Amino acid sequence: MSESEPPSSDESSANNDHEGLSDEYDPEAVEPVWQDYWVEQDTYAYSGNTDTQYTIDTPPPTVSGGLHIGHLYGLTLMDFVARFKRMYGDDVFFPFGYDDNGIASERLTERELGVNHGDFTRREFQEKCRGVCKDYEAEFTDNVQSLAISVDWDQTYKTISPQVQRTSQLSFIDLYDQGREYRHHAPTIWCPECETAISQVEQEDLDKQTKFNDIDFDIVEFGEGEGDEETFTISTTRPELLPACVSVFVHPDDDENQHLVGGTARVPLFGQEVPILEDDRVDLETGSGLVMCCTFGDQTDIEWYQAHDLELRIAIDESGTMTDLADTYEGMSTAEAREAIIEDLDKQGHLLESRDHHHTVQVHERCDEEVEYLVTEQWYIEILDKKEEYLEAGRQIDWQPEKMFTRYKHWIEGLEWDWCISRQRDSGIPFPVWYCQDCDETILADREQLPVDPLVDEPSTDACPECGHEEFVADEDVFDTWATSSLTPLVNAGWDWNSEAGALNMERPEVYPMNLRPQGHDIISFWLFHTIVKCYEHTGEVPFKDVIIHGMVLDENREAMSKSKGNIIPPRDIIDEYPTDATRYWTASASIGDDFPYRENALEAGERLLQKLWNASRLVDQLTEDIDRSITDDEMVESELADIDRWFLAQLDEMTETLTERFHNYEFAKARDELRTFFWSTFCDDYLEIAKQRLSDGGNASTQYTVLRAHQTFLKLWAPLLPHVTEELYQRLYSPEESLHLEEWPEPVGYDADLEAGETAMEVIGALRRYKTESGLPLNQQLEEVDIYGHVGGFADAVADVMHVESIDSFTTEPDITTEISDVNLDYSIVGPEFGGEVSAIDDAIEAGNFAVTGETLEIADGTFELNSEMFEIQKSRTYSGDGEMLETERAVVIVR
Ligand SMILES: Nc1ncnc2c1ncn2[C@@H]1O[C@H](COP(=O)(O)OP(=O)(O)OP(=O)(O)O)[C@@H](O)[C@H]1O
Repeated sequence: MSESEPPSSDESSANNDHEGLSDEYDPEAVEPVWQDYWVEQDTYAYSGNTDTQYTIDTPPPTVSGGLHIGHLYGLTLMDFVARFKRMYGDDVFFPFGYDDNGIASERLTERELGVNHGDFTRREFQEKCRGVCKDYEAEFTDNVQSLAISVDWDQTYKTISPQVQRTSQLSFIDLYDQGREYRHHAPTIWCPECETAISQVEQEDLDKQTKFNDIDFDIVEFGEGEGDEETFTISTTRPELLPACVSVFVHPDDDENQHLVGGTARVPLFGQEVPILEDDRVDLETGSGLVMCCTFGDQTDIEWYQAHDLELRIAIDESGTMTDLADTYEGMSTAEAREAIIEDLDKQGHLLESRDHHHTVQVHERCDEEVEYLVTEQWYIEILDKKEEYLEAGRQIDWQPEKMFTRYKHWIEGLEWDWCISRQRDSGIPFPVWYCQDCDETILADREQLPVDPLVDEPSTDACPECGHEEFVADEDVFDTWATSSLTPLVNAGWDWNSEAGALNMERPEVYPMNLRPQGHDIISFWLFHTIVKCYEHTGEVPFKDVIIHGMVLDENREAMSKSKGNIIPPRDIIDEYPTDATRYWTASASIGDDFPYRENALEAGERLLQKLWNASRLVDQLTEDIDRSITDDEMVESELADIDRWFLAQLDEMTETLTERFHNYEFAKARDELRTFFWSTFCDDYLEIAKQRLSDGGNASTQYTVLRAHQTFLKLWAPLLPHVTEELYQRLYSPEESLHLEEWPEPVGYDADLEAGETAMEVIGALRRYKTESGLPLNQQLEEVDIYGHVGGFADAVADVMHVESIDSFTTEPDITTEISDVNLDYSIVGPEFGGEVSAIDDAIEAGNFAVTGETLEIADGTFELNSEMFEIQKSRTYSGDGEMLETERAVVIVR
C-alpha cells in the first residue's frame, strides 16, 4: 500500500466478491482494517491551522484500572463532535491523556502487585507504579483505537511525564508568586487508610449504622448558677475521642443548662478537667443538648477550637491508631478503642445508654475510610476568597445541558476549605520547594530548573535569602493529582516558561481557550472546577467555551461504573461481540446529562441499521454499476431533474440542514433518530423503490444522479456516528483518494420542489403497496386504474411507474364518500353521576339509533336526554359507494379499480 492510498478492497474487507458487495456486512473483518489504517495514516492529525481550529479538552482517564463502557460512552460522544467538526472544515485538535500519578495509580499498583507503598522507598515504589501504569496505558490506547475514537495520536500526554511535571511545578510557582498559595499548620482532612491529607472534594458521604452513647460527665464546678446535680449527659457516636475532649458546649438558648456555663467537668475514664462554654453552634435537637468538643471529631470541633482558642489534644495518629494520650487504649485502632471504651464506661457506671443510630459520615472517596481531622502542615491554594469570581467564570461557559451549571454553583456555594494540594504519598509530582533548615524560609526552584525533585536535586540557592543559612530541607510531599490534571488546557497549549522573554507563554496559543470540555457529571467538582480555578488564575481567561456534561453508565445495581470500584464491563467484552459501529449507534441514543444502565439488546438495533445501510448500498451499487459514479454539483442542472428526483433531493437538503444544526448543538440522539427515520423510510422504503423501478426501465440520468448524490450524502451524514461501515462503503463504491472522514460535510444545494405533493405521493405509494400485500398481489402486479384525490403535483407518473398502474388520474376534489356515525362512546364517569338510574335507558336509545348530534350536544330518545361534549365521543365511518376500492392516507384518498 502506498503512503496515502486507502487499503484496497481486498484488504479492507472480506466482503469483496469482485462483483459488488456481498449479502452480509462483515464488521469483524472490516473494522480492524480501517482502525489500523486511520492510525497509520495519521488521518486525524491536527495541522495547527490557526484560523479554523476546534479544540477538545479530552478527560485523561485516571490510571486506576481498566477502562469500561462508561468511558466508551464518553469518548464516543466526543468523537461525534470531533468527526463532525473535522468534516465541517475545522482543524480539530483532539488529544488523549493518561492521568497516571497520584493516589488512584498508587492504589492500583498496591492492588495489582499485592504490596503496600510503605514497604518500599519512594523511588522503588514509583518504579512499581510506572510499570503497572505502563501496561494499563497500552490497554487504554488499544481500547480507544478499537472504538474508532479519532484522536490525534501525536497529541498525547502523561501527567507523570517530565514535561507535564514541569507545567505543574510552574503552575505552583506562578500561584505562589501571585500570593494565592500558603503553607499552614492547622487541622486538615486526613485519610488514615491512605495516610495523607486530602481536600474537601475527596470527601464523600457514607450512611453508617452505629451507636449513640449517652455518657455521664462529672461536674467539677458549676458556672454562672448553682445546681444540685452531680453529672450531666453527653451523647456521642465517637467515645474513642474522649481522651481528646477539650471542652463541653451549651447553647445560649438552653435555659436548663445555663448554670453550667463557666464551670468545669471531668471527662470519664481519662480524668481531664475541661471548661464548659457557650456557643450557638450547638445543635439543641441532638442528644442531651450538651456536646463535647474534641480535637477533632468533625468540622464544628475545628471551628470551636479556633474560635475559643482551645487546647490541642491529639488522640489519633496519621494511621488511625490511638496515641499515648489514649492511655491504656494506645496502639488500638479507632474502632477497637471505641468498643473497649464503651465497655469500660459501662463497667464504671458512666454509660447510661447505647442505642442504634443511623447517620452519615465523611469518608475518603478512594477507599471509603472514615476521615479524621489532624493538625498537619500542608500547602493550600486560596479559593474561598474568590467564590463569586469562579461562579462568574462558570456563567461565561455554555453548558450542555444547561442544568449542570447548578451543580457547579452548588459545589462552589458549599465550599468550606481552601484547596489542600499537598499529599503525603509517593507517586506524584514533587513540590519544587526546599525550606531553610534554620528559619524555615520557603526556597522555590528556578523556573529554568524544572522539573525538579527536591529530594534529589540541589536547591536553587546556596544561602537562605532571609538568614544566610546554607542548609536546606527538601519538601517531601507530592501534589494532589487534580492540581496537575486541572492544567490540561495549558498542557495542550504548550504553556511554558520562556527564559529569554522571562515570561510564561504558549507554544500553541490558538488552542487556548479550548472550544470544548467534555466530561461526566461525576467530576464537575473535581476536574471542571479545579481547571477553571487554575487556568483562570494563570491566564485571566475561562479555559473553555462549551462544556458537555454527560451522564453515567450504570451497573445492574444502578451505581455508576467506576474503574477503581471494579463494577465495570470492559469495552472489549462488547466490541468483541458487537460491531463497534453498533456500540456507537447505542451511544448516540441517550440524552446528554442523563444516567442510564447498559442494556445489551440496545446494540442489536445498531446491527440492523448497519445491515440496512449495507443492503441499500448494494442496491445503489447494482443500479449504477455501469456508470461513472463521480458526481459534481454542477453536473446535473436542476431543470433536468425529474420532479420525483428533485423532490427527494430537496428533502435531503432539509435533512442535511437539520442534521448539521443537531451536530452543532450536540443533539446526537435527535440527529441519530431523525437520520435513521429519513434514511430507512423515505430513502430505502420509498425513494429507492421508485428509483429501482425507474432505472430498471433503462438509463435515466436524473435518477442515477439522484441515487448517487443521495447515497454519498448519506454516507457522509452517517460518518460521525458509524465511521467504519461508511468508510468501507465509500471506498468500495467510489474509490476516492482519501478517507471519507476527511471529506467535506454535505451542504444543502437549495433544490426547489413541491415538498407537500411529494409527501402525498409517497403516502399513496405506501397505501398501494399495503393494498397489494393485503390483497395477496405481487408488488409488480399491474393495476388497471387509480384515481388520486389529493395534491400530488407532478408526481402522479412516478406513482404509476413504481406501483405499475396503467392509468392514473389525480383530482383536487373529494370522491363521493358517505360519512356515517358508526359508534357513540359515553364517558360513564360523568354520565353515571349525572343521570344515575337513567343510564340504561340512554344506552338502549343509542343502541336503537334514537339519537342525533346537534352542534356540541348529543340528543337521545327524541330529546329526552341531552349530553354535553365532555360526556361522549362520536366515531364515524367513511364509505365509498362508487366503482373500485377506497384507500385513505393522511393527505389523500385513493380509488383502485
Ligand atoms: N460510569 C461512567 N459513565 C460515563 N462516564 C464515566 C463513567 N465513569 C467515568 N466516566 C468518565 O470518564 C472520564 C474519565 O474518568 P475516570 O477515568 O477518572 O473515571 P473512573 O472510572 O470513575 O475512574 P476512577 O474509578 O479512578 O474514579 C470522565 O469524564 C468521567 O466522567
